[in-house]
Amino acid sequence: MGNVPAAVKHCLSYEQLSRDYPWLAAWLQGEKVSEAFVFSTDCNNAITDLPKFVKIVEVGPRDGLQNEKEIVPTEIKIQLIDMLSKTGLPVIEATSFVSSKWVPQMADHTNVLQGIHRAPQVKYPVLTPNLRGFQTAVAAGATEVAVFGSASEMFTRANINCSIEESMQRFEEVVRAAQEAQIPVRGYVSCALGCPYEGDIEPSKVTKVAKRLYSLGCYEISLGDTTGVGTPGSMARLLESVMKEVPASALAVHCHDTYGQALANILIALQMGVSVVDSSVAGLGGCPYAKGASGNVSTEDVLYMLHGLGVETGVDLSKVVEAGNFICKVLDRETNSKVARAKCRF
Ligand SMILES: CC(C)(COP(=O)([O-])OP(=O)([O-])OC[C@H]1O[C@@H](n2cnc3c(N)ncnc32)[C@H](O)[C@@H]1OP(=O)([O-])[O-])[C@@H](O)C(=O)NCCC(=O)NCCSC(=O)C[C@@](C)(O)CC(=O)[O-]
Repeated sequence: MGNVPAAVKHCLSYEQLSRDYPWLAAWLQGEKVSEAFVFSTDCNNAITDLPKFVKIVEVGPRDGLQNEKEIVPTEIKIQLIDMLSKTGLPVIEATSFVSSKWVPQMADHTNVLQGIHRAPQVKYPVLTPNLRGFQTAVAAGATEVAVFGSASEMFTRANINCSIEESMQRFEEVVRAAQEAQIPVRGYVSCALGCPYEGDIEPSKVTKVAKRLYSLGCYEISLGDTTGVGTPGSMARLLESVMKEVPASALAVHCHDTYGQALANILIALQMGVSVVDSSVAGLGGCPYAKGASGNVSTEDVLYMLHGLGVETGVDLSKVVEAGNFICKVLDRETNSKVARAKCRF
């Protein structure tokens, strides 16, 4: 990085850069930079301030497939999860116990959960929007569940047919029942960086919902950029706000890649102390109640970036590429993962 200042000054107005990026100005002048936005280097020119290990939560079999118009056969879903179970992934979100009238693709939840070969080191959470979903999930053998709220009133109505307040009452029932059964509950906050109905969402609204879910007893709060509109700037502002109420160690980021910002958003989140990342094999996905939203960031691309940064995940990238190739072949489509595409060519 030694010759960067000269190159930077040569290419762009130094004054402009200093205005836009105060941390860069401070760094160029050798000052101590605010910890939240440090872009520091070690002697190998590697980016530091990153977690040593990142837990990847694979959401492809649920978030990835839920939006597919053609029903994917149950045995294909099972085969996909079984392939993913052999990659080293620690968490695979398997299905959701929602109304089959609302999301027909997930109607086979019980058969999927009972058909997979569970690897002992892998967790298989499922979505449960209410007590009924929770009870059916437990009867089907679920050992971890997730409730999914949103920071947007309109999205909550469109997605789970109730207000934010009503959703919290439902989640409270789920968490209470889960605690009695010693089942861990994860919490999602959708529309954390924007809503398809309400547009921009204030970080304070997201913080309020995240705090509520955390106080209810959710062990981890996943902040969902449902429509993929976020940028590293809005992600940093969001995390700065949420981290005042929920510790970084209990946060995850769940980025859709609609605007191609997902990896950049993840990187800034990692630099701010987040060490759990949701992603979807082959970049499958989209939410049925967020029109235009593209798939999640692909697991392959996240792994490639993390491993390139020297961050451990315990996941075998080539095996995830294989699983992605398998499901893309079944769906008769090209992968959304740039890394998987590159591997095909070279
Ligand atoms: C939440 C409900 C169930 C409320 O649905 P509702 O219609 O408001 O509920 P209801 O209590 O009035 O019940 C209506 C019918 O659903 C049944 N029902 C009631 N509960 C259940 C259940 N658990 N499982 C199965 N059936 C259920 C209930 O028995 C009844 O059946 P009917 O009498 O009409 O035959 C509904 O709105 C629903 O299923 N919504 C689907 C939401 C969904 O799956 N969205 C996609 C996932 S969220 C997401 O993708 C975002 C995320 C997490 O990925 C993060 C991100 O990307 O940002």
